[in-house]
Amino acid sequence: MQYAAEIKGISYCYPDSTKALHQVSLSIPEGAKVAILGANGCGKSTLLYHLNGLLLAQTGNVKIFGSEVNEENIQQIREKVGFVFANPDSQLFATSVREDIAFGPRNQRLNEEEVQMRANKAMEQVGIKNLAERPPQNLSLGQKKRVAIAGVLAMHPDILVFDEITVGLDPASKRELFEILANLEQQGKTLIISTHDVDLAFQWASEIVVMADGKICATGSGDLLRDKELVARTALETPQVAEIFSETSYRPKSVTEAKQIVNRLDEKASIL
Ligand SMILES: Nc1ncnc2c1ncn2[C@@H]1O[C@H](COP(=O)(O)OP(=O)(O)OP(=O)(O)O)[C@@H](O)[C@H]1O
Repeated sequence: MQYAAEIKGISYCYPDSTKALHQVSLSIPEGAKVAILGANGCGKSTLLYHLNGLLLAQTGNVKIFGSEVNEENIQQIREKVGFVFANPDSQLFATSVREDIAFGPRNQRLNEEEVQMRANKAMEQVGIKNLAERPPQNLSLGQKKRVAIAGVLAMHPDILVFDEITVGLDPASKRELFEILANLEQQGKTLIISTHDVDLAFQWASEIVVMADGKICATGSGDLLRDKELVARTALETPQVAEIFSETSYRPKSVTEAKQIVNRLDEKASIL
């Protein structure tokens, strides 16, 4: 089986000798929705940076659709793997929002008509057409984040990585972002996020990856987060939907499923 991303035995030590990753291996199937969870400093960003060559493996290797990431193919890898930084200031530099979003497709040497078409479509997707001529540096954090996401969407990557996906977004912007993700999912894209929001990860992800101290402690479905020992050991918390039903035999995956269970119980109680 060819994976969208295959990480084998990578370790990473920063120049100041901080050991951030120890022998990490992870295989991500095409079309998966992966959420990486773990305490501050456990290595989530460092791991994600390896997916598009922002960091190169010091030991082990990273393959994207079967191609090993190295200095020679970084450009091709970055066309396949779009990366949205936790802090959008890290990726916004042009004089206008439109120019910022156009930068990626222009770099792919697409003709100007296609570049503008992609920039317009991406701005429309994230609802920032009204900001097209503004300098990105002057925007609010949430607006900047949308510009950064539009810049990645305009490149048409197969894999999208969102580091600390919801940081700085208000509830409505979060919902809109996850609508965009649902649309990308339907297009068969592989989506990888890091987050501290266990509720979001529980409800959204097809695969959860739990990290601690530069290592992967567990991978699996959202049910992993019902494991109280794992949750306590990795400084996470049980998702609220799981916690509320933890003493029962019900296993709702989402608030919607939980509501359906409560409604059914309510109906039963009113009959009795
Ligand atoms: N540029 C750097 N130089 C030295 N050490 C670094 C650097 N960047 C990160 N680290 C260290 O590497 C380890 C992993 O950091 P990383 O940012 O990957 O964690 P994280 O899980 O993404 O954290 P958070 O949830 O706080 O964003 C930490 O100990 C951190 O201090």
